[in-house]
Amino acid sequence: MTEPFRTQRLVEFHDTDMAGIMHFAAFFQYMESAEHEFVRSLGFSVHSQIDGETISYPRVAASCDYLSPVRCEEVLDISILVERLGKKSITYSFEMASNGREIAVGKITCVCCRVTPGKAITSVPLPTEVREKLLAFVA
Ligand SMILES: CC(C)(COP(=O)(O)OP(=O)(O)OC[C@H]1O[C@@H](n2cnc3c(N)ncnc32)[C@H](O)[C@@H]1OP(=O)(O)O)[C@@H](O)C(=O)NCCC(=O)NCCSC(=O)c1cc(O)c2ccccc2c1O
Repeated sequence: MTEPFRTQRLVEFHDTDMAGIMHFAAFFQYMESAEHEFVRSLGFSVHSQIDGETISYPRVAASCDYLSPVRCEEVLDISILVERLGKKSITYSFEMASNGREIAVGKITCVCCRVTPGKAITSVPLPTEVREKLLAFVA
């Protein structure tokens, strides 16, 4: 079984709603920040220069299912796997838990793109070095 990348986030007060539970939209920011941390842990960045080109990873799809509420100052354990490693896209899956309780599951798909000032962003194949590092995390 593939071992996921694991990290944690403290649920911040400003991410909770009047019911005292984490707001649904905040989950997307926690997933995004955890994904960026994951990518940094592999030695690359979601926005980098490769062979003289600026390579970035805009998102084309994002979803989250909410299974149990989580409250301010609880610790969220976040596990990330690569659900699909395509030619140009990466679909990450996220499992979020707190004290062993399942909180939410999410998915984000991003596409490898060349960003050139003044031009439309263009999808390009994932760089080989990025693909090779992500292979170890394919579910
Ligand atoms: C991104 C696009 C330019 C891609 O358009 P294109 O026509 O080239 O795409 P294709 O149809 O050829 O597909 C390429 C590739 O993507 C897969 N795919 C496309 N759509 C989906 C989908 N809805 N769900 C799943 N997968 C999809 C498709 O299967 C192909 O995969 P392969 O692996 O098989 O090759 C164009 O779509 C575009 O411009 N979209 C708008 C992007 C956008 O504005 N997104 C919202 C904001 S982005 C954002 O918030 C953001 C967050 C971050 O954390 C970032 C971090 C770092 C850098 C940037 C970030 C960022 O922008």
